[in-house]
Order: sequence, then structure tokens, then C-alpha cells
Amino acid sequence: MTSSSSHDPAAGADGTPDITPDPAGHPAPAPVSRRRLLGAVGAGAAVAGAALGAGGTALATRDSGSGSAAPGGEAAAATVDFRGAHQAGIATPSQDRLCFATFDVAQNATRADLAALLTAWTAAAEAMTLGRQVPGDEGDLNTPPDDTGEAVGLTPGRLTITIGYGPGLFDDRFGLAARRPSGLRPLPALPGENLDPAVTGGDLCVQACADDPQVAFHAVRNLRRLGFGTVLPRWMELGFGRTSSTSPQQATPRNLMGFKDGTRNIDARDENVMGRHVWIGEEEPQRWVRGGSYLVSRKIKMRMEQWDRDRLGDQQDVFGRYKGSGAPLTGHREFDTPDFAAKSGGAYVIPDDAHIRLAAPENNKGLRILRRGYSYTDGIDKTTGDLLGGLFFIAFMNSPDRFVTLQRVLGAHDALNEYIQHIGSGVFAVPPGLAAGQDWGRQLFG
Ligand SMILES: C=CC1=C(C)c2cc3[nH]c(cc4nc(cc5[nH]c(cc1n2)c(C)c5CCC(=O)O)C(CCC(=O)O)=C4C)c(C)c3C=C
Ligand SMILES: [Fe+2]
Repeated sequence: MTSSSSHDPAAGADGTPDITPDPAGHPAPAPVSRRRLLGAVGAGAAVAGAALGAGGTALATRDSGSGSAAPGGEAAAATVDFRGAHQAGIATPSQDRLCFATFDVAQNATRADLAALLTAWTAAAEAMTLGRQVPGDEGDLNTPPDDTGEAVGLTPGRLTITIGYGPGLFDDRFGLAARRPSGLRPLPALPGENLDPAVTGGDLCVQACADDPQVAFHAVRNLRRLGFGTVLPRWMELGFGRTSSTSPQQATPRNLMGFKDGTRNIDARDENVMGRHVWIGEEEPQRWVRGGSYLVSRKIKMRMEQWDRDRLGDQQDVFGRYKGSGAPLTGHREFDTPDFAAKSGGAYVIPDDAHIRLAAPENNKGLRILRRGYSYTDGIDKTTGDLLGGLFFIAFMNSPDRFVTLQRVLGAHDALNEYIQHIGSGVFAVPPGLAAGQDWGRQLFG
């Protein structure tokens, strides 16, 4: 690979990339309130940290079942509304942690079983996002507890639980063929991928995001527990270090390649942009899924040993951005607009095969997606000693064709391909949010 060995204009005087300043001067998160406000959780928007929104999002502690406060004092954390026009966990400012799982419906499960499970999942999910235990009979010594218990005493951690349905759910098993969202079909084969069936597909997916990994895991575990006999877990992924900002109010995080990731992501607070690119709109014949979205997941392994031996100039050319500041190679500050026409010595400053050139909306007829991925690790490869890990890519869009269009270009031409491989995949229709009194079972089956 060639390198322009570009020097980061935002680097310190000694040439060390200065990775600390946020050029946009984004505000620091509000201090966490320690006050305990039980009960009333209003219809306000999601909030980062514990700042109370004017719309009434309240603070809550996890219900310990005995009414006592969390151990160690009165720790409080923000909750995110479970109900609304759209499911939480899409436009919600990204939490720090992810637990993502897919499930297949068991062979002998019926339509009624699935509908009942989705109704039970709704009640459990709503309770858990409020920091409460999964509802049910308590204290019966002759039956297993309704909640597995490991989140008792933890704060809600901005938990969101987002559900999605895979293409297989709309086959002839449950009478759902006539309700299949028009864009939902298996993704086509894409260049360079090497998909492992063990981390690909599923009839249903559950994305649990929270600022505490135990809260996120507890959510998926309890849905799995409720699903005994009706659904079987297919695969599960834990994510850390969110790799995308979904709001410029969040400092841009770094991925495992050390680059700021999410700089030019969609600002999920912009309803106009979300309406054009992310939410399924009026053009969708299946009314029940309007206001929803499509979730595409890709488990992307990074060849970290190769990457860590690559020169800084090469690394920057791969993305078309400076590693320190995150600025485009044609700019000085992170949020400068890339100049894809700029040349130096007859060659593009942002190389032909740079990741951002190939993925940018300017070069893809305005196409945009909302990225909401996380880093993952699977430990080490025992035969080689290599680190196993990379990006668990999640993106939301109003048609999976958007992802296919982008990935056809990236998979064929991206300089990043030398260092990554797509090893897992999923596509799911994400229904809209639930109104008061509605549940996932009735929403799906009509
Ligand atoms: C098909 C969509 C995409 C895949 C797959 C993908 C993989 C991938 N990306 C990075 C790191 C970065 N991506 C960045 C920008 C960026 N990436 C995509 C799409 C996919 N990325 C888009 C649409 C964009 C925005 C392009 C633009 O408008 O300029 C960046 C730059 C910072 C940013 O804007 O977010 C980084 C860094 C990795 C490591 C990766 C697979 C492992
Ligand atoms: Fe990317």
C-alpha cells in the first residue's frame, strides 16, 4: 500500500497527534444527580447522563423488590422511554454497551405461542427499561424466580430494548407471509465476505443497549428465559466502546483501529434527515411497519496484527482522515467537510480507495445510513495468538438496499479490506414504537 505520509495539521509541536481537543467545543455531560425520584417516568425524550429533560424523563433506581435503594447509596440514572412513535435504541444517543442476540422460533412453536411470547416480552422489556424486575409471582419457593436477579441494585443505565424480525419469520410457519415488510429479504452475497452461519441470521433480533454491561446482558438473558420452549437463541454478541455518535453532543468515540468513528454519522435528533433516510415512510404498503426501520448487522473482524504494523501515513490514507484529530486529509478540524476534488501532485489528497471517499453521500447519490455499532472481542486465536475482535456494525435505514449499495462499493474497492473481513450478517425489520396499551404480539399479528 502506498502512503502520502500526510502530517496532521492538528498535531502537537512535536508531531504527536493531539487527540484530546474537541474542535466543535461540545459540552461536557451534565453531572449525575444522586437524588432518587421513584415512579413517574414521563413522555420526555431520552437523556444522556442524568440531566432531566424538560419533557419529564425521570430518574429512577432499579426496584430491588424490597423497596430499598441500590447498595452503596442512592445511585440514580436516566431512563429512556420505552413507548413512543419509534422504538428506543435507534435515535437514542448511543449507550456505552451492547448485548445483541438473535433467536429462531422453535420447530413445534405455534402462532399463538409466538404471539404470547411477544406480549410477555413487551411487559418484561418495559419493566426492565424502568429499572424494575421482570414482573411475575414473587417469593414462590417452588418455582424459579421471574427475574434472574443480577440487575437488582443496579441503576437502569439508559437501557433500551429494540426488537426486529428477520425475513424467515414471514415464511409460511405463522401465517405472516401477507404482512412481510416490502424491503425485508435475505441480503444478497456481497464482495469479500466470508460469513459464518454461527453468527448470521435469525428469526428475531434483540438489541439491548445500556451504560452498564450487566444491565444489557440481564435484559437479553431474561427475554431468553421467558422464551424457553418457544424460541432458541441463535447467536449473541457483546459490544463495548460504542463506535458511533448519533448526536454531535456526544464526543466522537474511537474504533479499535484508533480512528474517530461517527464524525459524519446522521445526527439522530434531525427528524427531517431521519424521515428521509432512516424511518420507513408512507410509501411502505405494510402500514404496521411504518415508522419503523431496518437494522443491518455485520460482524467485521479486524486483522489487528497487520494494522498495528502499518505506518501512520498508510493508516490515514486508508480512511482519508487524520488519526489524531479525525480531520479529513483535506482539512484541519474534525468536522471540516472533506474536499474529494482536492489533488496534490496529480493524485487525490483523499485517495481513490479511501474509506470515506467510497462511503460518502456526495459520491453515492446522497445515500445515508444511521450507524450505531460497537467494538467486540472474542479473545485470542489459540492457534496463532492473534487478537480476535473488530467492529460489530449495526446500521438503521429505511431500506436494506442502502446497505447493499454501499457495501457493493466498499467490498470491492475499499483500502480497508486489506485489514478487515465481514464474518457475520443479519437483516431485520424493526417495527415502530408501541403506543400505550399496545404490545409486540398484537402489533406483529394485527
Ligand atoms: C456499508 C457501510 C459501512 C461499513 C460496512 C463500514 C465499515 C467500517 N467503517 C469503519 C470506520 C469508519 N467509517 C467511517 C465513515 C463511514 N463509514 C460508512 C459506512 C460503512 N462503514 C459511512 C457511510 C461513513 C461516512 C462517510 C462520510 O460521509 O464521510 C469513518 C470516518 C469517520 C466517520 O465519519 O464516521 C471511520 C473511521 C470501520 C473500521 C469499518 C469496518 C471494520
Ligand atoms: Fe465506515
